[in-house]
Amino acid sequence: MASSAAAAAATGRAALVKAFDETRTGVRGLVESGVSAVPDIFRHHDPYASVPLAPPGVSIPVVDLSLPAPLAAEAAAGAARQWGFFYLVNHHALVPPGFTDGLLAATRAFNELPATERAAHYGRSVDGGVDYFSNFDLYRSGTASWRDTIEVTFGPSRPDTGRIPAACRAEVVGWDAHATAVSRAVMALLCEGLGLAADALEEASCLEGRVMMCHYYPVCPEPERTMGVVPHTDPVVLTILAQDDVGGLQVKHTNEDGESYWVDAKPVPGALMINVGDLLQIMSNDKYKSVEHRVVMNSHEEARVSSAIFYNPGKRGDSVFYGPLPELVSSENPPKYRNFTMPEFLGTFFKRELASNALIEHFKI
Ligand SMILES: O=C(O)CCC(=O)C(=O)O
Ligand SMILES: [Fe+2]
Repeated sequence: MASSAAAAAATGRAALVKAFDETRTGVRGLVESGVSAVPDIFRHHDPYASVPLAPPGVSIPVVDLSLPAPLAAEAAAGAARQWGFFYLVNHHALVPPGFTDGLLAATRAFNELPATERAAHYGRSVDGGVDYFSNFDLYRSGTASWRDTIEVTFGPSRPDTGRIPAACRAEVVGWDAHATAVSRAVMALLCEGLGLAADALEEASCLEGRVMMCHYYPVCPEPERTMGVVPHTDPVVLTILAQDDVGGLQVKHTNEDGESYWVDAKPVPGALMINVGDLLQIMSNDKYKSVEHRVVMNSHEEARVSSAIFYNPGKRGDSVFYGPLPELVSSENPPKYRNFTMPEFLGTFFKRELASNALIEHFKI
C-alpha cells in the first residue's frame, strides 16, 4: 500500500515537473504568472534547519592580487586550506573596471525579457553548448530550486556563440576571456602554495574545460520554504563567481574546535568569489578543501543575479588520468584517492543529484 502511494506521488511529481519545464519560462515565468505560494515541486523540507549561522565577526578571507606573488600565494593557499573559499580583490589588471557589473546587468536583462522571447532559448543539452533552463538536475533531484540559468560550455569544444541570447552575448563571451585570465593567475598562486610549478594546473589542461552558469534567482513569495541552490560542493578544479549586491550565498565553515556554521559570502563591491572544487581537493591530496555552499532565498523584493565559471581539465581521453598530483604524494603521504578519467568523474557527478555530496567519497581509497 505504502509503496503504491509513494509510486503515485512520484508519478504526480514527475508530471508537475514536466509541466513546469514545458512552460519554457522558468521560475521567473511562475513569478510573472502571479504565484503567491511556492509550488510543491520547489518546497524543501525545512531548508534552513541543518547547521547554525556563524557568530558575528566570522568572515571569509580576502586575497589581494596586487600583493607581491609570494604573499598573495601564501594568502590564497591559507584560505584554500582552511576555508576552500576566498574573495579576490585588486584583480583590475586582468578585468576592466565595471566589467562584471555589465555582465550581471545583461544577465538580468535577458531574464526580464518578455516570456515569449526567453522561451525561444529554453532547452537542455542543446547542440552548440548554449542552454537556458531552470535547474540542470530538475528531472533527477527530489526538490527543485528557485533559480533559472543560462549555461554556456566554452571548452574543451567551442560553443556556437551565436546561440547565446543577444541580450548578454558580448558580456558572456568577454567574461570567459577575462575570468580565464583571473583563473590562470589564481591557479598559479594555488600551485605555488603547494610547492608546485606555477603552471602545473594549466599544464594539466585545467583552464581548458570551462562552463559558465549565469544564474537568476527570482523574487520569491515564500522565501523560507525553498532554496536558491541546495548545499553542494562544485565538481570542478576551481570556480570563479561574480555576484550582484543582493546576497544569499553561504559557505559552510568548520572552525578549529570542529564547530560548523554557515557564513554569509556577503557581496563585496568589485570582489570575485573563488572556490576550490572537488577535483582540486583530490589533486592536492586533501591539502585544499572543497567545501559545501548554498544560496538562500532573500526576502527583498529583488531578484539576485550571479555568474559562476567552472574550470575543469579539457583533456578528456580515456587514457588521461587525474588524481593526487605525483609531486604531492610519497610513502609518508600516500594518495588518498585513486586515479580516474574525466568521463568517469563527470559521469559519476551527472548520475547524482546536486545535493548528494558523495562525489569525492566515490574516489577515496
Ligand atoms: O549563485 C551563487 O552564488 C552560487 C552558485 C553555485 O554555487 C553554483 O552554481 O555552483
Ligand atoms: Fe557551487
